[in-house]
Amino acid sequence: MTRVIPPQIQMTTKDETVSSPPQYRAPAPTKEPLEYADLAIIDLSKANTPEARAKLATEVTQAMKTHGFFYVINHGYTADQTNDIFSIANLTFDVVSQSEKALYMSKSNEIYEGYKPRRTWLIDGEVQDQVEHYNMNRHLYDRAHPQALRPFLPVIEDFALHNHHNIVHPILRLLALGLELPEEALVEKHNFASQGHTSVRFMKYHPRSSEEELKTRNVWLKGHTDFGSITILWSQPVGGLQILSLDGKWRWVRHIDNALVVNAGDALEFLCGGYYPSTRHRVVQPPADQRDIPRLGVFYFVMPNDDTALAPFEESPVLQREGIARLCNPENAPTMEAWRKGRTASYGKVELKKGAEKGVEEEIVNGVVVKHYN
Ligand SMILES: O=C(O)CCC(=O)C(=O)O
Ligand SMILES: [Fe+2]
Repeated sequence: MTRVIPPQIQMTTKDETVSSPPQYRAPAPTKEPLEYADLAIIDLSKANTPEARAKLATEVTQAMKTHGFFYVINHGYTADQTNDIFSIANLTFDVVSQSEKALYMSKSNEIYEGYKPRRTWLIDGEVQDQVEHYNMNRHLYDRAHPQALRPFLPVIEDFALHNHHNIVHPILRLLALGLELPEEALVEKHNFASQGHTSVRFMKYHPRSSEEELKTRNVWLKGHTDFGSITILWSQPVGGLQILSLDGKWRWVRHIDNALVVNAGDALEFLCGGYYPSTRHRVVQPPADQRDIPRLGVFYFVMPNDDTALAPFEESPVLQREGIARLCNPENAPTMEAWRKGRTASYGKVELKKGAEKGVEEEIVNGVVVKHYN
């Protein structure tokens, strides 16, 4: 990988070109027999004619209504490009010193920006998380980044643009078709250039002590829904992600090389009147043969433009036929900005109340009940 450094980051290095990041070697997939969710695989390379998109839209709608999760393959990034991104993600945690990390931590509890150190979320009782993350708004150059990352900002920017235009927009078109809306109905609410917090996030889960495992019953990240519209999870081999199926059982998500795992979040549920429910998932301790390995994740968390009112598309013929599940009165619909700030500020920080359903805890954000699943 040899890239010319654009002018805005030349002050960070004297070199004219950058070399590859230290290569991250992905661990071997688990061999443990696990109960996996049977998720549809959507071939995005087929989405180039109206007929093919209509067919894919049916597949995506079906997947969203059954599991709320699906895989995407042929998304346009080669295995080498994907590995470069994981390599950059890894150096974000392993090469940057603790003191430099402290300089790039979020200054506000309403926003994920920069580093989130370990032990900031309550998992169960007094046990806190062992997850580090580094969140980057897609407008990468609006903020400063640690020295070790700077040579690779052009690669990360290409990654954000690729996710946005070549993966997220095509998926949003299929979701709009599923509601019999104009193809651009959701795309228009997800501009790359607009104000908003669609972000690239790197995450590293560190193995925990047996005492922490015992106290949390192996839960690393409590059952939750994501608060944006969709999440693009770049599949990686260390198991742990589980989804709550319609029959009430948690099932594992299998790794597929260079595939994406896509799920719906709250904002999509709001906009689509419950037709695509935001999906419940969690992270648990990896299977026995992967227990000592840190778990590295790469994500593109997608949210509508900040000024979008999270109210349903009343004009959708599908919603008119099937009915709209409202999370709040249309006149009280939160904007995306209010929703993401409210959810971020309370996540892992407020005391949850016991909910009506078994194993469910609740909190209220912007007048709407948010559920957490154990
Ligand atoms: O690490 C994973 O596989 C999922 C993480 C997740 O659900 C989240 O960060 O919202
Ligand atoms: Fe999530």
